[in-house]
Amino acid sequence: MNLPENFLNIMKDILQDEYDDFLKSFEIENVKGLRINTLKIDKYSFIDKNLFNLESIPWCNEGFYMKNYDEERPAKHPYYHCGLYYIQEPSAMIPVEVLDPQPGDKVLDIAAAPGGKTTQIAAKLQNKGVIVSNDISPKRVRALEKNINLFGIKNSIILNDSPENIKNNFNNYFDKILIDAPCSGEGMFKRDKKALSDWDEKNNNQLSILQRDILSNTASMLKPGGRLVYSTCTFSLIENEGTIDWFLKEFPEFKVLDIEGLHSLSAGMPHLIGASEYISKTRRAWPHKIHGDGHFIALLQKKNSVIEDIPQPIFPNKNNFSSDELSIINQFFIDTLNVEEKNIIKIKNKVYIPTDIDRNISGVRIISNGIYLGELKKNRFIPSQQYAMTLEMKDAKNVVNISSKDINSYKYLKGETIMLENNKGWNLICIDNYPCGWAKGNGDSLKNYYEPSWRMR
Ligand SMILES: C[S@@+](CC[C@H](N)C(=O)[O-])C[C@H]1O[C@@H](n2cnc3c(N)ncnc32)[C@H](O)[C@@H]1O
Repeated sequence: MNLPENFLNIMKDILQDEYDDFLKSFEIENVKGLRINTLKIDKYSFIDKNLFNLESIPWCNEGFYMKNYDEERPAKHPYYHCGLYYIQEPSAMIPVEVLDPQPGDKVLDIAAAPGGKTTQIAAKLQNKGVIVSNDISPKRVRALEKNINLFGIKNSIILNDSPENIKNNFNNYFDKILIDAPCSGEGMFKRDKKALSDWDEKNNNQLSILQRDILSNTASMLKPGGRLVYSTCTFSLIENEGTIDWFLKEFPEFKVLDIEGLHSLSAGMPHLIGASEYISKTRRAWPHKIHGDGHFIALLQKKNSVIEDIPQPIFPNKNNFSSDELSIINQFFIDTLNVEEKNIIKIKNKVYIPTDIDRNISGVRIISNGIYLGELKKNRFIPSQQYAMTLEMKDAKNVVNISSKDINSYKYLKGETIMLENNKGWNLICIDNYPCGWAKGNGDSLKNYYEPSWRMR
C-alpha cells in the first residue's frame, strides 16, 4: 500500500518501537462487521438463524466480525431490508459503547450521517427517550434518514444544520452527546481510498479548527452532569489529543473521564504535543493491537454547576385535521391495523406522530420528527415505508408473510408485483415474520408499494 511519506514519518515519531507492527497492519485484510438491531430481534434469535459466519466483537455485545463477508454479502440478504442489522466497521462500534446511552436518555448525535452510531444509540434507547441526529451535509443526511427508517426507530428527530444554528434550541438539554467528528480518516486508509488520496498534513490543522468549532457550538447543549463522547477515525495528534486539550482549556466546566473496561484500547498521548497529562485518559484504538480500524475516543463530562433551562412544550396543539381527513385516517386504521395511533399531527398533507420532546425547535432545517405515518391523497391515505418498518407483524390485520427463501421475497424487494393470495386492501408484507413494506391487494395479486429508492438491484 502506497502511504504518503510525510504521514509515515509522523507515525514513526508517534509509534517508535511499535512502528513496524503498525505498518504490517496495512498488509492484513480489512475486518468487516455487523451489528444486530435489537429493536427488531434479540442477539440469540439472530445467532440461531445461522445466517452468516459470525464471531463476537469483544467491545460490543451486539456486534460481530463477519469472516466470510464477500461470499455472504449481508447487504443483499432480505433481512437487511427488514432492518435486522447494520453493516459497520468493528472499531466504529466503540464510541457508542463508551457513551453508554440508557433507555429514557435524551441523546444528540451532532455529526451523524450515514447513521452507524445513531442506529446503535437508538437500539440502546429501545424507543424510550429521544435521539436527535444531525448532519450538516444535505446529501449525507438522506442516507441517515434511510438508516433511521430502516431500523424502525420511533423516537428520532433528524436535523440538517450547523451546530451553531441548532444550539439555541437545546440549552443544557441532552443527557448524552456524541461528536463523531469529521476528520482526516487516517485510521481508514485501508478501506477508504479517497481519505488516502486527499491526505495532506495541512488538512490536519484545518480539520482541527472545524472540530474545535463543532465542540464549542455543541458544548452548551449538554446538561450539567451529562456526558459527551468525542471520537475520530484518525491518528493525527492535533485532531485528537490536541483538540481535546484545547477544548478543556476553553471550556473549564468540562472534565475528561476515565474510560472503564475496553482493555484493548491504549492511552492517549498528550506528552507528544505538550498537552495536559490528564489527556492520557483518552483512548486510542490501534490497528496493530485490535481487530479493527484506528480510532480515538474521549469521554467528557460537564460539571454539575450550571443552572438548568426551563423546558417548553413542542407542538402545542397542531391537530389541524378536517373531519373528512380524520375519517379517512380512522378508516385506514380500522381496515388495516390492530393498533390505534394517538397524537397524530398533519404537516401539509403528511401525517406524523411527532417525537415527544419538551422543546420548540425553530430556526433549523428539520428533516423529520418522529414517525411519518403516511400521506393523505384526495380521499385516500397511503401508509409510508417508515411506518411499516416500525410495526410488528401482529400489528397488521392483513399480512402476507413470505419466506426469505421464497423467490417472491426478492421480487417484492425489487419492486415487482407479486402473485400471492391476499386480503383486499393494504397488506403488510413480512419476510419470515419481519415487516418490510406495504402492498395493496385485490385478492390474487399485490401492487408493490416498497419504497422505490430502497429497492434491491
Ligand atoms: C465521521 S462522519 C460521521 C459518521 C457517523 N457518525 C456514523 O457513525 O455513521 C462525520 C460527519 O460529519 C459531518 N459534518 C462535517 N462538518 C459538520 C458540521 N460542522 N456539523 C455537523 N456535521 C458535520 C459530515 O457530513 C460527516 O457526515
